[in-house]
Amino acid sequence: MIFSVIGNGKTGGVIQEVVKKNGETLVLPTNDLFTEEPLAFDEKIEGMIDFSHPNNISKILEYVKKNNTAVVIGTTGLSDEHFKMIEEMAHYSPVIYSANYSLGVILMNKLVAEANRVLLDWDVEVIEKHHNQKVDAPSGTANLFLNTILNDRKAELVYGREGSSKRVKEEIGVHSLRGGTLSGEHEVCFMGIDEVLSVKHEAFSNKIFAEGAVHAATWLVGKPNGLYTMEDVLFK
Ligand SMILES: NC(=O)C1=CN([C@@H]2O[C@H](COP(=O)(O)OP(=O)(O)OC[C@H]3O[C@@H](n4cnc5c(N)ncnc54)[C@H](OP(=O)(O)O)[C@@H]3O)[C@@H](O)[C@H]2O)C=CC1
Ligand SMILES: O=C(O)C1=N[C@H](C(=O)O)C[C@H](O)C1
Repeated sequence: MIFSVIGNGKTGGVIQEVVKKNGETLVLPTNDLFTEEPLAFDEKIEGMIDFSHPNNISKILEYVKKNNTAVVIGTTGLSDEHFKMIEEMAHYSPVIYSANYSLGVILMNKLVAEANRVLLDWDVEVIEKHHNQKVDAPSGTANLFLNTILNDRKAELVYGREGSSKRVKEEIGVHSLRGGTLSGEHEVCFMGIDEVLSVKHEAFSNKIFAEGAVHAATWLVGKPNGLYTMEDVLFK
């Protein structure tokens, strides 16, 4: 298969290595991603994998409209407008968006959904920790867990906490720590009377995201147009 990776950073670089290691062809964009120029490739791309910056989503949409390329997107920090663009992309090609491509996190999301349904009376808070180069907070994965929790309970999100008032029942605290080279840690704490249930995932390198994304791209090429999830890739 012929893949292109958008993003040459910490994760994009590892994805490029995994594509090559798997014996697939890797083609990179010929233009500078920072320019307003549309994406350009010398060969027909079958799968595009994006781990870069939200600014590139509109360029990927324009490319997909013309070329119907399968797209795997891992970039986080996206706005509602970006998510609308991703939905539009799915009219032209098969698309996967996931804030996290590790098996452990996708399974954790199912465990969080189940714990939340059973423990609706308990307080819940989310803690995420990442390296000091990360630009978006809270992480995309924290937002994934929050959306899962908010599917079954009504709550206000409180980002960090300070001041002199008690926690109210209908709130979820969200806490983002940044430092060092941490690849990513997520913990969802359900706190009841005299007991706590914590569901936690720790990533020790970016390889897990890279391998998950390349696996997703290989799965996606040839699928009918539409928006897919990592749950579709791993569990269906
Ligand atoms: N879904 C998942 O499983 C995962 C998602 N991510 C997400 O992937 C993204 C990239 O992460 P990571 O590799 O750690 O980040 P890096 O900072 O290492 O790399 C970012 C890449 O995006 C490019 N870039 C930066 N700013 C812009 C801009 N304004 N316009 C266009 N391109 C830009 C950089 O170009 P240059 O090299 O020239 O600076 C670089 O290629 C983040 O959103 C991160 O949260 C990360 C890991 C896992
Ligand atoms: O920027 C990162 O590094 C990561 N970003 C993703 C997120 O925002 O959830 C996934 C992973 O935690 C690493």
